[in-house]
Amino acid sequence: MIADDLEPDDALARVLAACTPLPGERRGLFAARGRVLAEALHARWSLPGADVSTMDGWAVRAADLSSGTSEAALAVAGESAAGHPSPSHLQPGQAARISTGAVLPPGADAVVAQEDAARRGDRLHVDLARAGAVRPGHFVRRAGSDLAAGAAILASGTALRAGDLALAAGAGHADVLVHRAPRAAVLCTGDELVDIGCPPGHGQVVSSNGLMLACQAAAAGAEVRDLGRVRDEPEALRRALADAADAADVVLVSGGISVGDHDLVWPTLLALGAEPVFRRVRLRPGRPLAFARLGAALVFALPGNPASTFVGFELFAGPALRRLGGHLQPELPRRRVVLAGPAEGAGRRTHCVRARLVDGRAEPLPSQVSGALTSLRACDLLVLVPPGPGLPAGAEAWALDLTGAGAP
Ligand SMILES: Nc1nc2c(c(=O)[nH]1)N[C@H]1C(S)=C(S)[C@@H](COP(=O)(O)OP(=O)(O)OC[C@H]3O[C@@H](n4cnc5c(N)ncnc54)[C@H](O)[C@@H]3O)O[C@H]1N2
Ligand code: MOO
Repeated sequence: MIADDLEPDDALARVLAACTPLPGERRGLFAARGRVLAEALHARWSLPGADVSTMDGWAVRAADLSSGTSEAALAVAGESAAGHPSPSHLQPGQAARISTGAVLPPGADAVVAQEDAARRGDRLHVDLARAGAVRPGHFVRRAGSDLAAGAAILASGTALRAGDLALAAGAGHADVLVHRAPRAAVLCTGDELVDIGCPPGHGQVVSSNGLMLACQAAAAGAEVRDLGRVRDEPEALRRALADAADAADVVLVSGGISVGDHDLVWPTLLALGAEPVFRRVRLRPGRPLAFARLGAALVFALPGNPASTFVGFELFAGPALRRLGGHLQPELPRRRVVLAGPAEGAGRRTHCVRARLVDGRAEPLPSQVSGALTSLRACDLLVLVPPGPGLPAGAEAWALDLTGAGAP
């Protein structure tokens, strides 16, 4: 028997149980950003590769500057510039010009900053009072101090960000094995819908859900195909759903999932041979939210009210897309919040109250009507108000945080 009227956590568990991370593919580093590593990476060489200077100044032998006097004079001998290491051995009593990042010449073991020395002809006068104690390693970044060759740098399952990719590049990788991005197809149903940019006639509405879902799915790491809208007509819907399921890993359908005479999505999915997983969730907004497998695709039938579509995506479809993309923690982060205003309850359902984050507190948006687009304006948090009468201002609650990587 198909599950019905599930608690949101139970529904999410069933969604995630249906998702297996997609296979790996090799991508160049820029193309791998946002993707999840499907292999562990190790450093191909040590970083830095040699002892290098951290300052523009003079490579020296520390032993030459340990006399206890206030000034020392050294003979200027050669230069080591970044990309042009000096081949000659630094002899006792000598100093070589060196730039930041350049390799210390053989024989040198410390660097005196330019500000702490003055060159006069071929002599370098080091102001030891200013430079302080110059010991071996002074202003030197040792070979391998950042990373030893062979060291683990990034674990499998890492969602790759700019710094991670820079590390991979610096440590010798030009491409990496990452999980394939899930393909998401977005389909809006409803005879009342008109395309974006078209003024709606009497009884019509602009199909804003398709755009919203496409943005949300892209933010969850999907490659998105917006299939536009389809009329509440059985054959058209049957073809559109079958084509969407052939072309995508995840099909996001908006509207037509309630129980009205023109709500055809569920019977059409069943007629197509979809395997139902659940039909409804104890959630407001978003109760008539259904989940099924159709062929190799996972289908989320989201209720058409804009807030219901939005919330249904964030609670269930977003985590599914992230799990398919290989994320180890696909759920939105949860945080404990203090309410800046009262939050209404939704009877036996969890009320997903849309809220803004203001001075660290959750301020419920003025409208919580599921058909109101304004209930989504500047939404930072989905506050999970437990079944019951609601919560007063000042109460604590759990909230799903939309401000991070998962934010649309
Ligand atoms: N007898 C019952 N009626 C309803 C129930 C119920 O339990 N028993 N549940 C209600 C709840 S809760 C919701 S939510 C809605 C869901 O209905 P549908 O998924 O069938 O959505 P539609 O009827 O197609 O549309 C609802 C609403 O949303 C607007 N919409 C639809 N698609 C879009 C779009 N692409 N862009 C923007 N807006 C869209 C549509 O015009 C309607 O106003 O069912 C209740 N009814
Ligand atoms: O549960 Mo419906 O999604 O409130 O409007």
